[in-house]
Amino acid sequence: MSKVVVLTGAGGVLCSTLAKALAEQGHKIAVLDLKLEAAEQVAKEIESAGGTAMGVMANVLEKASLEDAKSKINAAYGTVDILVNGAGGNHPLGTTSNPFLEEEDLKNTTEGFKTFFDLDSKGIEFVFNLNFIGTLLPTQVFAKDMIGKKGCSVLNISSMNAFTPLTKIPAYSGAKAAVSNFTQWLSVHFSKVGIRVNALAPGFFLTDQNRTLLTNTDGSLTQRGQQIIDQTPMGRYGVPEDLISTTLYLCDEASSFVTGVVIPIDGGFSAYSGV
Ligand SMILES: NC(=O)c1ccc[n+]([C@@H]2O[C@H](COP(=O)([O-])OP(=O)(O)OC[C@H]3O[C@@H](n4cnc5c(N)ncnc54)[C@H](O)[C@@H]3O)[C@@H](O)[C@H]2O)c1
Ligand SMILES: O=C(O)[C@@H](O)[C@@H](O)[C@H](O)[C@H](O)CO
Repeated sequence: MSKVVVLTGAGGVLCSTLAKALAEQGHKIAVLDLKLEAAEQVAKEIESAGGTAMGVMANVLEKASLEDAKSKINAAYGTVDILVNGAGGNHPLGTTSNPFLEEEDLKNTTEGFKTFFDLDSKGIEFVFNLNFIGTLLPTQVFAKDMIGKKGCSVLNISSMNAFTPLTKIPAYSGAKAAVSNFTQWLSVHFSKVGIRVNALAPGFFLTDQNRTLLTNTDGSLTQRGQQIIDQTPMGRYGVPEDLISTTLYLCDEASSFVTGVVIPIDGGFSAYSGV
């Protein structure tokens, strides 16, 4: 059955792939992004492939902007059935320079060098808000449409760092832990109104939000990038297509008794102790 699917951050690498895969199922797709041009481009590609899609500008941190997007979607396609909360990511402002604090770090005067003590609360706030509030607000706006309908669900995007924090990125780790926790909380809260709530926990996929952590300017892997490959039993980064089948499953009636789960898609990263 054709559904109305809203994906936030769908101008980006991972969720544009998910938007296209959901379009291939015959669903009507609302491609939301802060960058209108990116959203419109993805919608155009879906339409050229024979699907139905509209690109809409929406800031996941502003309720008014989301309400405005919702009016456009409702007018074009009717009420929403599925929400994929894809907008999110890390930011250098919530990142320490080194994985471990050493005493001499406190004397390091190199421009831009940041220890835990230098982290700016504004940077931490930005990352927390983008990932957590940016999941909560769109759910408040779009899940209202789902009440009283059958086959509706919300899919959040968590991360590896929600299970065990990754070095250097306390804000992003904490924010994604909050997303996983919220997924469980909301699945219980919505259980009586028939809205399922689940999450993907992707492993490591090379995209814009982590490019500077994983690759040097010449495209070679950073030490951290190599360490990730070494800690991934399957020995590679994920490609966006790795996320498709789990997304289709969680957004489909095939998973009608599945709610509150966070599924790792990580080549074994979260199962591996490194020994
Ligand atoms: N790439 C990975 O390895 C990885 C791993 C685990 C989880 N994730 C998560 O997957 C999701 C998709 O990220 P991606 O890797 O495709 O990154 P991406 O940077 O390619 O895409 C993110 C998109 O979100 C949009 N966006 C940013 N702020 C926004 C806002 N305020 N309102 C609306 N849209 C906004 C950006 O414009 C961008 O198009 C994110 O939640 C990210 O945290 C990524
Ligand atoms: O090295 C890192 O911290 C990054 O690559 C992460 O942002 C990563 O992409 C994921 O979020 C982990 O699941």
